[in-house]
Amino acid sequence: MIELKNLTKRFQTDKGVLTAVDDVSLSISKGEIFGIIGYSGAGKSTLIRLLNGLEKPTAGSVDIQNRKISAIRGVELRKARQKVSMIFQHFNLLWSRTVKENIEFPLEIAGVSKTERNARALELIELVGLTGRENAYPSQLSGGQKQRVGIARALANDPEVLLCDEATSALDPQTTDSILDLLVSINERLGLTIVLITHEMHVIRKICHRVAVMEAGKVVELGDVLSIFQMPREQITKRFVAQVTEAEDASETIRHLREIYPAGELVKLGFIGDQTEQPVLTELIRKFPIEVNIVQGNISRTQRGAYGTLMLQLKGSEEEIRAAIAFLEDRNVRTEVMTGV
Ligand SMILES: Nc1ncnc2c1ncn2[C@@H]1O[C@H](COP(=O)(O)OP(=O)(O)OP(=O)(O)O)[C@@H](O)[C@H]1O
Repeated sequence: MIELKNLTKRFQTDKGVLTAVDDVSLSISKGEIFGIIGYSGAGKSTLIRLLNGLEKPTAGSVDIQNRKISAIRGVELRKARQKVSMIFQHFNLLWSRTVKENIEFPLEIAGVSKTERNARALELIELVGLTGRENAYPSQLSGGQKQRVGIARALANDPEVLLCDEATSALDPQTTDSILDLLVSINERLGLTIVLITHEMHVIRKICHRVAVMEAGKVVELGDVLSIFQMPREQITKRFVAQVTEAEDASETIRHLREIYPAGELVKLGFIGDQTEQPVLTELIRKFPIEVNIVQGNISRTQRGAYGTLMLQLKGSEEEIRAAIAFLEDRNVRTEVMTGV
């Protein structure tokens, strides 16, 4: 659906040539929620501007539904851009227009009749949960409500792709959650492809199917959200994952746990996807004459299933403990004996 090939964007600056996007190739499937994460300056905004044709690449190409966004201009580009809409961190609403008028605005530009505009706007207002607020002005709305208007406006022309530029960064955590839930429900109900850029890993964890990590203009890691969270490869990805993971692996924490649970072994189990629902622990306890204590654990949900860790204290003979660990590994549960050194 979206195909980026060797996409590169360079800017001429006072300090010389700056490569904001550096040879990025990736494809995004229809109906996917694809996240792009990176720190400030990584090139995310430039990439998203290349996606909607606001910037032309220095090299490489952007294809959306077989239309070469990177090559078309004028009327053709304007038409294509109606199918690629966007929501913004600061909402970009028209302050002198009501909720309904804001949502009608792109329809006006597209030359839709007044009766049709009215019907479409009311339908969208209901979809984003703003019924009753049709005639309010943006200044009378909360941040979350403003973003709902932004979403409704973005959906007005039935886009194929919704680009989200740090769409929840200005919102509190609870409002962020409700906006992300709305995006997931729109993705599921309308089959809309969503590409979002963010610097917050919890946004990726909550709604994305796949994620690309950007650093200095390059995509340095790309994968399914579950596997990226379970097994990040690159240092920068590990740092992002650590944003949303308890500091349970810190050697201090382990040493502290060792003091509380001095006997036997402390073993960390890593679960992923369906495994979180399997009765592995029941089997473990039934099969081996060892004592199993739950020390700590957490399970996180993603759009691709759950993942999590569980720290156990296993007490018994060395041999039985070793056999128990082998059994877990045999069931594809990742295990790690925590030594804390
Ligand atoms: N029009 C431009 N002219 C010159 N340099 C630019 C231009 N646009 C972006 N840059 C530079 O390109 C690099 C990438 O910027 P970009 O805004 O894409 O990063 P980002 O990951 O979106 O960061 P942020 O979240 O801070 O916007 C930065 O070094 C930025 O200064």
